Parts: sequence; structure tokens; C-alpha cells
Amino acid sequence: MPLMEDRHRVLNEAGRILLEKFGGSFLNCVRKSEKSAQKLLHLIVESFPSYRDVTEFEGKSVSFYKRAQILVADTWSVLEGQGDGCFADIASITMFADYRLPQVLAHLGALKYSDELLKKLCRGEMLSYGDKQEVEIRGCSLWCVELIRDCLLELIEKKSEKPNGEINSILLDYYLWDYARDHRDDMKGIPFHRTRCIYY
Ligand SMILES: Nc1nc2c(c(CN[C@H]3C=C[C@H](O)[C@@H]3O)cn2[C@@H]2O[C@H](COP(=O)(O)O)[C@@H](O)[C@H]2O)c(=O)[nH]1
Repeated sequence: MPLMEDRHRVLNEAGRILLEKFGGSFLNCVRKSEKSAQKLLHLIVESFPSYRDVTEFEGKSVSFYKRAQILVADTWSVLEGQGDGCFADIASITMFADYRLPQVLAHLGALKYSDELLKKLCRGEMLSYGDKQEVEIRGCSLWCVELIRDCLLELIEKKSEKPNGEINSILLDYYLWDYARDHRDDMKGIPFHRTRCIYY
């Protein structure tokens, strides 16, 4: 397993900060966020340095916050959007920009790599964290899921159907990630980008 020492350090960091600042329980972070997904997201990112998935693109700061967003989303799911997990702004959370979602989006034809990038990915070249192409892949995947969500909402509105529950980028991410897991063999020909880092 790669990055063993980093994994160990990050786990220790999480435990130490939970004990020092939050009485040893993540539920205290959740309660402090007063039912706001954005407040919880920022509390996590400010309190736990290993969640600061922030990089630069063309001179601008870009925050994907992959692990912080999945943590907020999983908290919402586990609490079934009720009680402490009733986040009014849950729809503001975007997909969790990892390496699996771009692959499945490319497989489904929603995202297309340039020929040059495709060749690079097929060669298995590593992209460093913050590399222009790595940020582009993550950014385009995130935007792609936002567009899919908008299309779905529009379709539902056109049909004047009441959505069967909520449609948001979190649920689309879960759907796509599960789809990727269940169709791993079908996706063998589609490469994914390789980046070693603690952020996703
Ligand atoms: N976008 C998105 N990325 C996700 C997940 C999950 C699984 N999530 C659930 C599981 C238990 C919790 O309840 C989580 O909700 C893992 N990953 C990422 O995939 C990568 C691992 O890939 P592979 O090599 O195939 O195992 C790695 O970067 C990991 O961080 C998701 O749902 N969405």
C-alpha cells in the first residue's frame, strides 16, 4: 500500500485534533456547524490540515476539498439528512474530485480527454498534485457532474414531475462511483490519471 507513513501521520493528526479541539468526537464538529454543510466543510478544512486540498490554476487558488466534501456527504447520508445531519445547504456540496469519477465520466462519454492527454494517461505517466492537467481533469469532472445535475433537474421540470427525493451532486457522485465499481471490467480500456497525494 503506498504512502503508509503519510496515512499513519494523517490518522494520528485526525485523532489528536479531535481530542484537543472537539472532545474526542466528530459529532461535536457536526453540532458546531449548526446544520450547515458549508460551515462543517470549512470547520474541517480549517481544523484538520490534511483536508486542505487546495492548489493553484493559472494564478488562482482552487479548492477541491475532496476528502472534506465526502466527509460532509457521508455524515449527511449516515444521519439520513435528519437531526444534526439536516443540512439546509447540502446541494452546495460538489462531487468528490478523485481519479475514479473522471474515468467513469469518460467511459460514459460525458467527458473527453484530448488525444495528447489520452496518450499520456495510457502510458501510465504520473501527474503530480497541482499539475495543470491534473487540475483540469478534476475541475472538468466536477463541472461535468454539475451540468448533468442541471440537465436532470431541467428534464424533471419539463415533465412537471415531482422528483422522487432530492437530486444533488452527492447522489450523482455515489451513483457514478458505484457504477464504476460494478463496471470495472468494462472500463479497463479507459485510463485514469495517477497522482500520489494525501488529498484523494
Ligand atoms: N468520488 C468518490 N470517490 C470515492 C468514493 C469512495 C467510496 N465512498 C464510500 C465508501 C465508504 C464511505 O461511506 C464512502 O462514501 C472512495 N472514493 C475514492 O476512490 C478512490 C479509490 O478507488 P478504488 O481504487 O476504486 O478503491 C480513492 O481516491 C477514494 O478516495 C465515492 O463514493 N466517491
